[in-house]
Amino acid sequence: MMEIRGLAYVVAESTDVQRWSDYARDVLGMMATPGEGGALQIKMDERQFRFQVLPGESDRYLASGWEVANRDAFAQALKVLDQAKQAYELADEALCRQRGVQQMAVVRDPSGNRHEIVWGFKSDFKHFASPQGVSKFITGDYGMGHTVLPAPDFEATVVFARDVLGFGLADIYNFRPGGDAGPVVRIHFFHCANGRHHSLALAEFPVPSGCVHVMVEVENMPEVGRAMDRMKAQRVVQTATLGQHTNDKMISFYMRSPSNFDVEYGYGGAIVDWDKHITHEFTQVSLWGHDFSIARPAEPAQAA
Ligand SMILES: Cc1ccc(O)c(O)c1CC[C@@H]1C(=O)CC[C@]2(C)C(=O)CC[C@@H]12
Ligand SMILES: [Fe+2]
Repeated sequence: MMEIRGLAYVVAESTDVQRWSDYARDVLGMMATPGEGGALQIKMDERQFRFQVLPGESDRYLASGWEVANRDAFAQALKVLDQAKQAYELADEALCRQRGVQQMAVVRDPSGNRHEIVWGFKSDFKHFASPQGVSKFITGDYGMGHTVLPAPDFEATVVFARDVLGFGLADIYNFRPGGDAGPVVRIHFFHCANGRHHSLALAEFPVPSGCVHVMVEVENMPEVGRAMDRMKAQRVVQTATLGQHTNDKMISFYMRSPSNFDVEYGYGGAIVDWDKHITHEFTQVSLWGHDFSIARPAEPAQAA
C-alpha cells in the first residue's frame, strides 16, 4: 500500500506571474515571494510554499504534490509503482531542489494528470503572516486542502487513484448537468491517510486548464466573508455562490484563479474517522447555496 498523508502542494503555470502574486496577496491573503528561476512561492503556513507558480506559455495547472511520511514510505511507494508496472520517473536534483523535497517520483494517471509523490519537505519554518490578516489556513496533518482533477478516462483513473496511489473512496456524486433525465457525469471523492473528507476528487469530464478547482480552508466563517469582499474588490470572477456541501459540510464559495482553474475558499470541513465512515452516493451537492450557474455559459440555442 502507498500511504499518502496529504496534498503537499500544487504547481501552476502562468503567463503573468505578477498577476498570481497580486491574486495570492490581495485575494487569497497568502504570502508571495519570488523563488528560483522566476518561480513564485505562495505561502499559506510554515512551509516555503503550498502553491508554486512557474512562468510559461500557458495559464494552467501542472501538478499535484502528494506527500508520504518518510524515506521508508517513499521506498514502499516505489515498490507499489513497480508492482503495478506503472511507469514513473525519479526527479533529478534540480527539480527536487525547486520543490524543496528530498526525493520525488513523477507519474501520469490514465487521464494525463501529473502527480508528484514526495517526501522530506524543506522549510525555514518562517512564521506565516497573512498580508490580509487571515488568522490561519487549516493545513498541517490535513494537507493544504483538496484538488479536483479532470478524468475523462474515468474507470482507469479511478483504479489508478485507488490501487496505485492508495486513495480510499469517501463518496460518489452522479452529476446530471442536463437535469434528472440527462446523462451522468461521475465525480468520485477520495481520501488519503488524514481526516480531511477528500484530498482528491476525480470528475468525468475534460478541463482545458488541467484542474477543476483547488480548495483551501480557513478557520472561521468571517475569514470566508472577508475573502469574498476581497474577490469583489479585485474584480475576480466568482464561479459559485456561498453554500455548504452535503458530504464534507464545508461552507465555501468558488472563484477563478489566474491559471484558469477555480479556487474554493471554505470553512468548517468535517473531520472524518475512516474506521467509522460508510461510503455512499449523495444526490445533492449542497445543503444550501452553491449556485454554479452564475459563471456557466448559457445553454447554446438548439440549431434549427
Ligand atoms: C459536490 C462537491 C462536494 C464537495 C466539494 O468540495 C466540491 O467541490 C463539490 C463540487 C464538485 C463540482 C465542481 O467542483 C465543479 C462544478 C460542479 C461539477 C457542479 O456544477 C456541481 C458539482 C460541482
Ligand atoms: Fe471542492
